[in-house]
Amino acid sequence: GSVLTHTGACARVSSNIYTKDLAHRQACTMANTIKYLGQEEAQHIDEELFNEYSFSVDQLMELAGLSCATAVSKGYPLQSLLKSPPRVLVICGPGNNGGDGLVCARHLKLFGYEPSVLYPKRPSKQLFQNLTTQCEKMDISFLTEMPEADVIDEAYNLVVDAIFGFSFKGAVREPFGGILSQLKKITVPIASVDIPSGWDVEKGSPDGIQPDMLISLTAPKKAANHFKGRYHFLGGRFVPPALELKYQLNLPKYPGTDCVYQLN
Ligand SMILES: NC(=O)C1=CN([C@@H]2O[C@H](COP(=O)(O)OP(=O)(O)OC[C@H]3O[C@@H](n4cnc5c(N)ncnc54)[C@H](OP(=O)(O)O)[C@@H]3O)[C@@H](O)[C@H]2O)[C@@H](O)CC1
Ligand SMILES: [K+]
Repeated sequence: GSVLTHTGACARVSSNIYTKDLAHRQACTMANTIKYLGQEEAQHIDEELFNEYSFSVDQLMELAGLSCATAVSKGYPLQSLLKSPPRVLVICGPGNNGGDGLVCARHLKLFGYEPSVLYPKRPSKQLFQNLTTQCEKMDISFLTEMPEADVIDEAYNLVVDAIFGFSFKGAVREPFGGILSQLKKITVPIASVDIPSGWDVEKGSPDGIQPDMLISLTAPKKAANHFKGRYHFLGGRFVPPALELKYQLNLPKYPGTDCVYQLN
């Protein structure tokens, strides 16, 4: 699929099993274009969800991580994987994007995948300790170091990139520089949570990793305009209508009870 640009950014709401051309044309009228968020706007919405709408981080992270695991299972169904056992490498960063990754790993395990987690920089907050314990108690293994690219290609079916989200800024600091350079060399697909890690949140990064799947949470960030992979999903079906209206997010209607929406 592709991303069309009208006066503003517009995700092509088509090539989805639920929509046809007519729906696409309707969705691409200005009234229905999904907003692509700048970095500050994404952070404002995040703060508002917690401070004004009284959600806890745990709640939204659970729904975000579940969305990611669901999108992975739609793009890379168990029966389609070339390597058995169905191993998936989940790489988690030091912020909430990494927390989404831990939740995603737990749900992937429940869905029948065999996730392993690399979590090199662990914050001391109770939330992240709890998410780590939950994974350990579900027999999800934690790697002690980043495997080389050829080892990843040999052992894993795909990599979930939960390293950095919308708060990423500046030059990448270690150990993540080394991790991202291995990810640039792998041939198995990368599924990026919210933003392809290392990309400028608004401008993207032509020399960065090139994920095959992007799961945009709440609403896509401007960097998603530069996404060239096969699958773009929207997840995080937790936005109250009043908040959606205030920020004019123009989110598509999620099908039925699904927690993800395929944008292209
Ligand atoms: N409301 C929502 O939409 C929801 C959002 N959610 C999720 O939260 C994500 C945003 O999380 P976030 O704000 O915690 O920050 P995130 O992007 O994970 O990374 C920050 C960390 O990275 C680090 N770091 C930064 N720059 C760096 C660099 N150059 N090089 C190296 N390190 C660098 C920085 O570390 P430090 O500055 O401490 O060294 C900090 O610890 C969002 O994308 C979505 O996935 C959901 O969970 C729930 C609902
Ligand atoms: K990411």
